Amino acid sequence: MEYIFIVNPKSRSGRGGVVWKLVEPELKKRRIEYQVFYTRHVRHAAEITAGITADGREHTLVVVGGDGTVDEVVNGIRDCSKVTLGYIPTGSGNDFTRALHLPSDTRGALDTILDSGRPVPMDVGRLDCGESAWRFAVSAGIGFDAAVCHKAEGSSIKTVLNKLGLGKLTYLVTALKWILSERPEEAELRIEGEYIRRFEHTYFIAAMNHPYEGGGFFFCPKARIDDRLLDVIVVSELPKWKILLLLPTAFFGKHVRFRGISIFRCREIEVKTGKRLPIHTDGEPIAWGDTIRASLEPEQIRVIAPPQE
Ligand SMILES: Nc1ncnc2c1ncn2[C@@H]1O[C@H](COP(=O)(O)OP(=O)(O)OP(=O)(O)O)[C@@H](O)[C@H]1O
Repeated sequence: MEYIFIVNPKSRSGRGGVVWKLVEPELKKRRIEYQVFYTRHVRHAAEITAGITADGREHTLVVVGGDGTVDEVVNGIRDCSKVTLGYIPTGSGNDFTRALHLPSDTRGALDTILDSGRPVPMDVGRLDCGESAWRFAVSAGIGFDAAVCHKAEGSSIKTVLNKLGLGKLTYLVTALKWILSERPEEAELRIEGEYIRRFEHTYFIAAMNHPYEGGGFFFCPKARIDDRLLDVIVVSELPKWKILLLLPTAFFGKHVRFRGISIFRCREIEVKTGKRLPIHTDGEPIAWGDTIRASLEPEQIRVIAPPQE
C-alpha cells in the first residue's frame, strides 16, 4: 500500500517541517512506499488533495500539519468514502487528535499509521453559507469562536506562544481579548427545518462533530464522531464577567452546568444572526455571513486510530 503524505511545513510556526525531517528517514528505513507533497500556500493542501483524489480510486492520505491542514485536505477530497486518513499532529491546537485518541508524539503517531492503528469511520460536516459550501472535520462556528480564529491566524501572539511551546494558549488569549472588546449579537435557530428560538446577546454558536475545539475546549462533551449527528453549542445571554469565569471550566466540560449554555443534537441546524459575523471551519477563518446551515455529508471517511484497550 502506498501512503501519500501532505506536509504543511509552516504549521505551528515551522514545527511541521521539523517533524517531517524525523518522519521521512523512518519511512526510508522501513522501506515504506510513499509520496510526499508540501503545502506552499493557504488552500494548497485542498488543491493537492483534489488532484490526488480526482481519479476516484482508494487512497491513504497522511496529514502532517495542524487542524487547518486536516480541514483543507478534507475539503479537497472528491469522495470521502474512498479515503483513509492518517494524522501526524504538528499544529497549535490539535483538536482533531483528542476524540480519536491519536498519539500527540511523532513516533507514536507514525507507529499508529504504519503498524498498530485501524481505520474507524468518522462523519464529515458540511457548512453552507450563501452559494458557498465547505466541509469540516472537527467543528464549524459563527460569532466569537470564529472571530478568535480570524484574529489568531497569523497573529504575533500565535508566533510568540508557539515559540514558547504554549501554542495551545493562542486561542484562549485571543478569546479573552475579543470578549472584552466586542458586543454579543442576536441569533435565531432552526433545527431539522423547525424554528427553535431566538437568542439575544449570543457570543457564538458552534456545530461540532468532535467534542473539542479551539485548542482543547471540551465544548460538546457528548459529541461522537460517528453518530451521524452534530452537537451544537450556543453561548448566549451571559454577562462578560461570567464568560470569563466559564471559559476555563470548558477545558473540563464543566461549563454545561451554567445558565446561558444550550446544547442541541441534530442532523441539520440553521443559524440566522442579526448582522454579518465571522465564520470558521476547523479553526480556519473562511468567511463572514449572517446565515449558515450545518449538516453532515452523506459519506463518512475512515481515520486511522489506535486500537482500543
Ligand atoms: N507553505 C505555507 N506557507 C504559509 N501558510 C501555509 C503554508 N502551507 C499551509 N499554510 C496555511 O497554514 C495555516 C495553518 O496551518 P495548520 O492549521 O495546519 O497549523 P496551525 O495553525 O499551527 O495549527 P492549528 O490549526 O492546530 O492551530 C493553514 O491556513 C494553511 O492554509
